[in-house]
Amino acid sequence: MATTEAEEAAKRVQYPLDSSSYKLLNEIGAGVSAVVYKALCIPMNSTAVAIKSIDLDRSRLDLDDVRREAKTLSLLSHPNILKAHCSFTVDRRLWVVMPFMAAGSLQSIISHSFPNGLIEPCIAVVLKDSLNALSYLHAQGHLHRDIKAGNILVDSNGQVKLADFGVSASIYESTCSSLKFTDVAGTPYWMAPEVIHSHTGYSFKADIWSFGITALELAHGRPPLSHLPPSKSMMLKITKRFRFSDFDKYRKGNGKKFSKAFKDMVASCLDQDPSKRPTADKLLKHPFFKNCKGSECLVKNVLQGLPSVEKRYKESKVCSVHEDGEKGGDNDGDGDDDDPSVQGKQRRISGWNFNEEGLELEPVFPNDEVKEVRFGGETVVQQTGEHVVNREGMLATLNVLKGSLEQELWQVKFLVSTIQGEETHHQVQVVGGDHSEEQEISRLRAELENERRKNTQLELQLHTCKLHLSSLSTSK
Ligand SMILES: Nc1ncnc2c1ncn2[C@@H]1O[C@H](COP(=O)(O)OP(=O)(O)OP(=O)(O)O)[C@@H](O)[C@H]1O
Repeated sequence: MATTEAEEAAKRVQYPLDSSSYKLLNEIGAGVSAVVYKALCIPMNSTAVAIKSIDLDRSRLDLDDVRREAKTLSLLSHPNILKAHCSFTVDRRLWVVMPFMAAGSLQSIISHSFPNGLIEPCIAVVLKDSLNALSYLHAQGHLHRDIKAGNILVDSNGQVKLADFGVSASIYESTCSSLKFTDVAGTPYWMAPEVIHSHTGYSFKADIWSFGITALELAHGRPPLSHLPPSKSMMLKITKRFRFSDFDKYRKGNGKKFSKAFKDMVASCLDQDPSKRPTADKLLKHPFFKNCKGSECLVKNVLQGLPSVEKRYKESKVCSVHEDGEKGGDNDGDGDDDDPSVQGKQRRISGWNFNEEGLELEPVFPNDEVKEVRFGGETVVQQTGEHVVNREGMLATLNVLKGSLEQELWQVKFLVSTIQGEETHHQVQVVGGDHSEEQEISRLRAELENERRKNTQLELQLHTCKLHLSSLSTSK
């Protein structure tokens, strides 16, 4: 029987809202702008809790949004949704106090003990529980917007809960019309195409795409393209400059076999067209979830013998320190940006197709011809078809270049006229005849000649630049 809001509130125990009531034990995880601790709540019989401490200066979260979201989420209640006990600020940090989920996130489990992914029956348990949470969330008008294994937590008894509503949003509070969002939220590898190209707007189906990517993550041990850095530059790479060599690295896979039902279920989530992706409710009825086992499957095959979340986190930190030491100073993580041997392999990608056979995403390359143009010392990818790559960006760069060339031209002209003026002045003086002055005059003449040559070159460059601009504007 469903409990009423009042009954729920009465059952809820109020956790203390001051940091001194909590004893921090160990770090158990860290995200982009947060650290997660295992802690004890002293006034509550030292109950174990997890505290996510978010650095508000580094986070994209706005405190008012967090408060509003926390209020809305406090009204949600579902066995597969992890609800925070409370949250409060400590200096410039937001502390979110949550139930401690002893096995940590699926991401921390697979990265430590299942680098090639989980077995299919366990994937089904995790996905079905997460889908139950998602279906409830969507029915309440909420988008999660950050579905991934790192946000699916497991308790010691195999209970699965969807967590981290940091970027979640209520469709009813959206200021956008037609129940669509346009802000880019979430984590790049899991983001739906319509979220990346956010001008088209996105809605519930963006969560379904991320759910499909999470299924691949649980199956392969990592999401597609995770060998690329998760930054904006990665977004550029996957949409415009993804390399064949990188794709080949990813294609190798791990030789695991998956059922037809699983591949079909994932394929339906990863349809390029959001309207063709199933709703969470419909997905729950997919044959893949028909004979799904219970949490005991996770206890037996995943949790048994698994080191504690704090131990796993400690080990992962040691490993990453070693790896960083070995890698050296590579800025974006892929290490070969400046390698001329790979520059020729760059090609733009217009979308992604799910390859059911290989259980992976495959890039879709546009048919039209792509040519590389060298301009201002940079290689610009130019396309002859209808989707010209980042035309606005290129026009902006050319305009800046044109501006700076005009300025330089003006400076050279000024210099030339100044020197010409000095030359006349010197000619007047030379009447008296002085050897050192003659030398000075020929030096100035040489300088003047030099500046004239430069001037001609700049005028030529400016002319080329103008031609480029007008050809781009007319083709637009
Ligand atoms: N309530 C919890 N109980 C137990 N472990 C937790 C809990 N919350 C988080 N963790 C652990 O801390 C790790 C980091 O959590 P966090 O939510 O900061 O990471 P993330 O979701 O991977 O990163 P981000 O949200 O910044 O993208 C998780 O992977 C998980 O192992």
